[in-house]
Amino acid sequence: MEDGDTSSSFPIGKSAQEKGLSYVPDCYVVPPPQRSNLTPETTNVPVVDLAGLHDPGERSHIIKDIGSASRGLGFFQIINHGVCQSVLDGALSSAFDFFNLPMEKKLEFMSNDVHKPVRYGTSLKDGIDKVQFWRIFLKHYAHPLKDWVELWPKSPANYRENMGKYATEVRKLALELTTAITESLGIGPTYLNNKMEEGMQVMAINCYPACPKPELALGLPPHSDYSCFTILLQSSQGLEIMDRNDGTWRAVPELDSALQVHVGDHLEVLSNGLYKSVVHRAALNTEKTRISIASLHSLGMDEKMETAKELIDEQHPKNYKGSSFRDFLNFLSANDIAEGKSFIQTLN
Ligand SMILES: O=C(O)CCC(=O)C(=O)O
Ligand SMILES: [Fe+2]
Repeated sequence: MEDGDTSSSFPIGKSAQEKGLSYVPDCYVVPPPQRSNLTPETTNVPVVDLAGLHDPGERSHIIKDIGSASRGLGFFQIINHGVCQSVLDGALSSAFDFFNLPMEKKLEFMSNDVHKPVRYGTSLKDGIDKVQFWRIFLKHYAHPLKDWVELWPKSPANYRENMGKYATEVRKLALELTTAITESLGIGPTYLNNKMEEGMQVMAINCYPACPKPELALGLPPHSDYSCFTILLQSSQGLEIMDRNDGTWRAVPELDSALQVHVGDHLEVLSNGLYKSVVHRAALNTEKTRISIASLHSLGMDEKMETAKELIDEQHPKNYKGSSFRDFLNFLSANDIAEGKSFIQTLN
C-alpha cells in the first residue's frame, strides 16, 4: 500500500491532500492508552425488529426492547426499519462518489465554522504530523429538505437525489422511533411530537480511508452525540461502543441492512439519566475505505431539551440543565472533543 489508496471497492481519489493520508509520521499517533485494539471483542448488541411497531399485539414488546436497550448500552441495531435497500445503497454510493471527487470540488465546502449548514473538513487541517483522526467528512442540515438541499453538493450528479431520499426516509423513521422511545419512558408516544416535527436533522457523512497503521490512529475520538438520538448507516464494520459497566470497547458486529441507533445527550437529559448517551468511536482498517452516514435528530435550533417533569421526584431530582442544538454548537466551537471535552458534562 504505497500511496494510501487501497483495494477498496470504492477507491478514493488521489488528490494531493488525500495522497498525504499515506504518510505515516511517527508522531501522528493517538496516545497508547486510547488506541484501538485491532481485535476488540464483538459485543452482543441488542437487535430490535421494528416489523410489528404498528401491530397493537406486538408494539408493547418492541417498546420494551427499545427501553431495555436504551437503559443498558444506550445503543441498539434495528431491522425491518422500513428504509429500503436501494435507498441505503444509493446514499452510500453517492457518499463514496462525493469523496472521490477532485479536491477542488470539495474545497468549496471546506470550513472550520461549526455554525455553517454545509461543511466539509478533514482531520489533516492541523498538519500531517498531528493526524490522530483519519477522517474526512461532509456535514449538512437535512430538514426541512427543501430549505437545505440547494446548498448541498451538486456533484456527483445524483448526490442530492440519493442523499435526499435517504434523509427523508430516515427522518420518517426517526419520528416513529421518537414515539416509541418516549412511550418506553412512560411519558407517552406524543410527548415530543410537535417539537420533533419542527426539529433539526443533521447528517454527518464520514469517510475513513484505509489506514496503513490503524493501530496508531482512530477515525473519530470517543464521544457521545448531542442529539436526542442518532441513526447510523455504515458501509462496513468499524464502530465501537463503550460498555459503561466495565469501560471496555466493543466492536459493533455487521448486520446486513440494519441501522444503528445511538442514545444521544438530549435523550439522557429528557430521561433524567434513565437512558445514558452511548460513548462511541470509529476504528480503522488497512484494507478498505469505510463510509458511515450519521443522521442526528434533535429539537429545533433554539428549542431547549428539558428533563421530563414526569421523571423528576424526590428520589430522582432533576439532574440536568436544559440545552438546545445552538448551545451544543457554541460548546463545539469553544471546545475540542478530541481532548476529551464532553457536552453532557456541561449539563450536569
Ligand atoms: O463512523 C462511525 O461509525 C461513527 C460516526 C459518528 O460517531 C458520528 O458521526 O458522530
Ligand atoms: Fe457519533
